Amino acid sequence: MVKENIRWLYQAIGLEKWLSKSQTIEPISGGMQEVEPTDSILSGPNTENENYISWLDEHPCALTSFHQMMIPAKGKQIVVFLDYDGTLSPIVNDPNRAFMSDPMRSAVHEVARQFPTAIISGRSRDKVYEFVKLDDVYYAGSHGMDIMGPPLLAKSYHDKYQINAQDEKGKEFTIFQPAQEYLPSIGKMLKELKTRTLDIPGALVEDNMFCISVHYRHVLEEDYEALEQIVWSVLSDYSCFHMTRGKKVMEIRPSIEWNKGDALEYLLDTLGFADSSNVLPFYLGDDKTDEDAFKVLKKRGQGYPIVVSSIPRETSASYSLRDSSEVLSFLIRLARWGETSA
Ligand SMILES: O=P(O)(O)OC[C@H]1O[C@H](O[C@H]2O[C@H](CO)[C@@H](O)[C@H](O)[C@H]2O)[C@H](O)[C@@H](O)[C@@H]1O
Repeated sequence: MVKENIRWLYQAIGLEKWLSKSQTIEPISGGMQEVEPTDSILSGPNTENENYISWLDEHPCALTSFHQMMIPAKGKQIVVFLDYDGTLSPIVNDPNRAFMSDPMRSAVHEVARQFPTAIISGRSRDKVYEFVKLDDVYYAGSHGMDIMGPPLLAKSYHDKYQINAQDEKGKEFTIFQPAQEYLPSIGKMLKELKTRTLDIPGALVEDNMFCISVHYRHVLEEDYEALEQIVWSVLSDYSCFHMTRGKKVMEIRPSIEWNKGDALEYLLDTLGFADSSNVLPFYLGDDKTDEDAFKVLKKRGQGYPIVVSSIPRETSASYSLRDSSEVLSFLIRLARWGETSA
């Protein structure tokens, strides 16, 4: 069955594409959007390719390096962490239509059959689940501030923010929400932002439960400043919040010391790998907020931080993949490795 699924996936993407340089899944809403770098761009337009190739020396392609990467994996417990937007789905015009392709869903499912797998996203946890629709992965929404993780044997981790729950099928899990007390303020900010941005054509305010995204992908350049002023003005009434930036988006977040890196640690701990030297975590992500998770892996001296980027950029990741199409190829390989090496 697994082999059949994997064969189907191979056919779906075409095995020969694995090593090709530029692969894209056509987004639902039209042509592939230009991906805005969230860190410094290291290249000028004429030297783009050359710079990308030399950047690859520092951040080798995880597909071409796959065999080498898997040598230390023998006998270790692999745990897979995945970002959603820009990683499992390509960046598209409309945030509500950032759908995951069926081959990607199957690949994530196959990976999750082999290894504990979690998706850590800036979206609300419910929204990510709506896109992914897989029950065998853990979900962390709101940049890690809303985690649905494994059931805990002992109530140990920040007790106050944690509850044990069951889904309709009786499956047990734990919900961890370290920013609970910020919810009333987030509700008010959301209303204010929605009302005050009504006059800015193209502005979109997205409710991500513990965070708010203010999108400007469709806002005229001449309105950028006005939109940003509104965000700063709303923020000025809420001292416990701050703004970070992503791809054509301003994100408002509670100022607590908790990010995607902490969510990764939380999930490793609750999966039973707190101090384990026997675990090999993979983290795949494309955005600035994923850097927090890359840094955690670097600090632990464990596993593989893999940045998804088609341009050279500053990153703490050790390996790279160009786009979500290469992510798909990588996940297929990883699942196959898990199946044959277990
Ligand atoms: O942590 P992630 O899963 O990567 O989520 C980060 C943000 O992703 C979404 O916005 C981005 O993707 C959209 C769809 O491709 C695109 O239209 C937008 O310009 C990007 O910024 C999501 O809508 C945000 O809420 C997430 O915080």
